[in-house]
Parts: sequence; structure tokens; C-alpha cells
Amino acid sequence: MTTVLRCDDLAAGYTKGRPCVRGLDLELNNGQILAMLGPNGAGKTTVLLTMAGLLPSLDGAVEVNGTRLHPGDARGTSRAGLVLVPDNRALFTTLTVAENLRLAVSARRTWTKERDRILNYFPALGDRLKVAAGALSGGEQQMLAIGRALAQNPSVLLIDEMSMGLAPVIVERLLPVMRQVADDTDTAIVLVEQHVALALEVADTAVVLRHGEKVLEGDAAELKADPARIEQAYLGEHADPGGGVGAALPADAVK
Ligand SMILES: Nc1ncnc2c1ncn2[C@@H]1O[C@H](COP(=O)(O)OP(=O)(O)OP(=O)(O)O)[C@@H](O)[C@H]1O
Repeated sequence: MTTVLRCDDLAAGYTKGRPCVRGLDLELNNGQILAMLGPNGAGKTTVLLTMAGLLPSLDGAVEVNGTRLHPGDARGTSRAGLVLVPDNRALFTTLTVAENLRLAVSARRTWTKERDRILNYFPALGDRLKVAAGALSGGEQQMLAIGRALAQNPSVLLIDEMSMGLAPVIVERLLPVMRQVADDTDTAIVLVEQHVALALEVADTAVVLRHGEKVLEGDAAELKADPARIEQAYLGEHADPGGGVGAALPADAVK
């Protein structure tokens, strides 16, 4: 396995001199899934936006396939093979499903092959190709957003809150597809996810961020088997796990 994504001492945020994420080191191999967890406001989205070049880093470095990315260079970042699925999905809502996918396929002659490859992961989109993206259900929109990212054949795929606004049953169906994608294509995937237990089910490794710092890192299966460690990481050292676990964790958290 090769390291495809690396963050070294990354600082990120919105104001110079006031980073809201500090000292972040991450490493991810091809074909691996990293679950990035943490309470609201921990800095997860900020990290993804920074890695994707949509927010200039304040310090440190991000590398994709050994190439150091230029801070804030979204175009160069996507050329290096890193693609972000943002939490708002950013679809062209008045264009059809097929048109949204087609825009992401660079070589026209491979279009039908690429479309079929994506429909293989998301067969539900097959009947919806001529429907406007804005008329799809939330789950279908998420499938399309991920399908569009896959059409770019990324080395690294970042998915921010795939489950936002979706019923848990849909999330339960979508997350294993991401495992399949990682296994089939060797893509490295970073999943920012509030459904902690479901994310740990499909991930290889996990990190928990709190107040902009990595407070826990480990093997996903080991962390899933030890929910108290995750709860403690969400709550912090001085919290009383007996009293307030539910407060910091999302509803379905670690069961
Ligand atoms: N556009 C912005 N300008 C200034 N500060 C921001 C902006 N967006 C987020 N922040 C701040 O950055 C910090 C990290 O927020 P971020 O959205 O990255 O956290 P998160 O872990 O993704 O949270 P959530 O799970 O709620 O999405 C928070 O303190 C937040 O208030």
C-alpha cells in the first residue's frame, strides 16, 4: 500500500493568526477509508475545505501522491487527484442526472462506460437519468454527488457529512457502497460522518477532532469495540462520562 494523502502539522481556519484547526497530522493509504469524527464545530469541514484547496491553509502541508499542494489552489488540487463532495452536494439542480454526470467525465468517448460504472454503484440513478437533479430525493442527490466525484477517478475522495438530511436507512445503504468503491478502485476516502457506529463499520482508521485538535486516532474496528474511548474523546478529559455522554454525541452515536 502507498500513502496517497498526507497532512503535516496542518493549521486551518478563516483568520490569519487564529487557526481553528492546529497541528493536524494525517496519513491515508490507497484503498483505505478514514472516518473523521468529532462534535459540532470541531473543525472537520474546515479540514476538508483546506485539503481541497477551497480554503488556504494557515500553516503546514498537504500532499497527494507525494505532491505538495499549493495552499488555496483548488484547481491544482483536483488535478492532483483530490476531489471533495461538499455537504451541500453542489449539484447543477436544473440539469438532469445524466448531464451532471457527463460534465464530470473528461473524455467524451468514455462517457457511456463511465456512466455504467457509476450506475453499477448506484443502480437507483439508472431510472432517473433524464430527471433534473433538483427533483431527486435527498438520497438520490447524494448518490449523484458521489457519482459525479467518482467520474473524475479521484485518488482521494473527501465526503463531508454524506448523511446530512438523510434517513439512517439510506445512510446504512450508502456507506457500504463507499467501502466497495475503495476496495474496487483503490481510492482513499475520508468520511466526515455523524453516524459514528456506521462510519466505523466501513472505515479502516478513524480520528476524532475536538476544538480543532486530534484527540484520538486508531484502528476503526478497535475503536468501534471500545465506544467509551470515543465518548471520552468527544467529551474531553474533564467531562463526566457517566453524566453527560448523550450531550456531545449525535443521536445514533456509538452503539
Ligand atoms: N466561514 C466561516 N468563517 C469563520 N469561522 C467559521 C466559518 N465556518 C466555520 N467557522 C468556525 O470554524 C470552527 C470549525 O467549524 P467546522 O464547520 O469546520 O466544524 P465541523 O467539525 O465541521 O462542525 P459540524 O459538525 O457542525 O459541521 C467553528 O468554530 C466554526 O464556528
